[in-house]
Amino acid sequence: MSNQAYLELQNIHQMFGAHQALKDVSLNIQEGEFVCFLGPSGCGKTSLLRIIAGLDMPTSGKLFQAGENITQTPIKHRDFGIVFQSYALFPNLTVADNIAYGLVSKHFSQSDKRARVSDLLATVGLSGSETKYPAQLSGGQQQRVALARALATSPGLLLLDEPLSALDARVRAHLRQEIKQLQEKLGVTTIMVTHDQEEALTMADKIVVMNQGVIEQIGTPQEVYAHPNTPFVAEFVGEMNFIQAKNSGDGLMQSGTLMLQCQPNSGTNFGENVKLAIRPEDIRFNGHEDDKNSLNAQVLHLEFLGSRVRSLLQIDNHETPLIADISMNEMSGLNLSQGQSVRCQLPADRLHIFGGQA
Ligand SMILES: Nc1ncnc2c1ncn2[C@@H]1O[C@H](COP(=O)(O)OP(=O)(O)OP(=O)(O)O)[C@@H](O)[C@H]1O
Repeated sequence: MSNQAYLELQNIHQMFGAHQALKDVSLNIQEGEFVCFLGPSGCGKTSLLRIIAGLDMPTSGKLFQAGENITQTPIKHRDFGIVFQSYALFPNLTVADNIAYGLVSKHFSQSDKRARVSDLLATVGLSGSETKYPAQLSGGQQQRVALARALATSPGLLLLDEPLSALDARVRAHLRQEIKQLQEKLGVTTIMVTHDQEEALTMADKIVVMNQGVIEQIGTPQEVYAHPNTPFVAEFVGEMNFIQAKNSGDGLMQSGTLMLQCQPNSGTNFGENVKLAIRPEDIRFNGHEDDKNSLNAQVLHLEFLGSRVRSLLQIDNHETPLIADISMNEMSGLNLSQGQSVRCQLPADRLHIFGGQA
């Protein structure tokens, strides 16, 4: 199995003095995949990317690229292109010279170089910008040049270190889509570091969720969102309500005066104390009293969010209110208002269970 992976990380540890930034990280990345390292600040994602690039050596562990052990390979002999958060272009060089910078050592003739630069500029949608200087370009355009430069030598691996973080929201959303399309077209194996879950969900084939130096979950965006393995993943990717409960067996969970039915047998391996979780969009309204998991709630607050309304629901004497999102379409039939009592439902198949909670 491991010989199929384009990039293979085996038991990577990284120590900075006494601080362990990466703990036994193992990961396989297939050729052509777009993988996002996602996690909060300090979780170790940049440290891992730097090891893959050869900018840092791991304290221990091995790294293979295209079947070759590259753990000790110096940067200049590695096959990758990289884009950083800050554009990192040379301000005194033209766009063409910035892009051609990586081609110098590759023995390209002047005319080959010009043709390659012009191809790359067309690829990133900046044809005709050869003679401009970085300062004459917008942030988004500078990041496109940085991308063209990273791709100049047709590397086997493209590394993107928070490439969109410095851009404003509209440019970011646009460039997100463009990078994704370009990556699909070129088929280049790509790793992007981001702390932005929306970015990871929209761009990645596979998300690697990291927390405190370890991988919490690896999966497609759909898997990670719909089936989070841990409360951390559940909360970090998307939004989640949590409810402390006692496991009464047969999928029945008790929380205060509430008795919630989860999917049959789903609580078997979780022990007595559990954490239940439900996404705001999975809470239903207009239920009937005899529906399973149907309950009364008081609407504490309503917030208009464009295509949906976010409501804050107080359930009995539960400490934390639940957040429920209602589409505008559904809202028009509901006539909800602040302070009102409402019947809602926590569908059994939408309740996640996490075990071992104190
Ligand atoms: N060169 C270094 N020397 C000492 N500690 C470091 C070094 N580089 C990283 N660390 C520490 O290792 C941990 C992981 O850092 P890393 O930069 O990989 O996190 P990150 O997830 O990329 O966070 P951010 O998004 O803030 O960059 C942090 O606690 C950081 O302070």
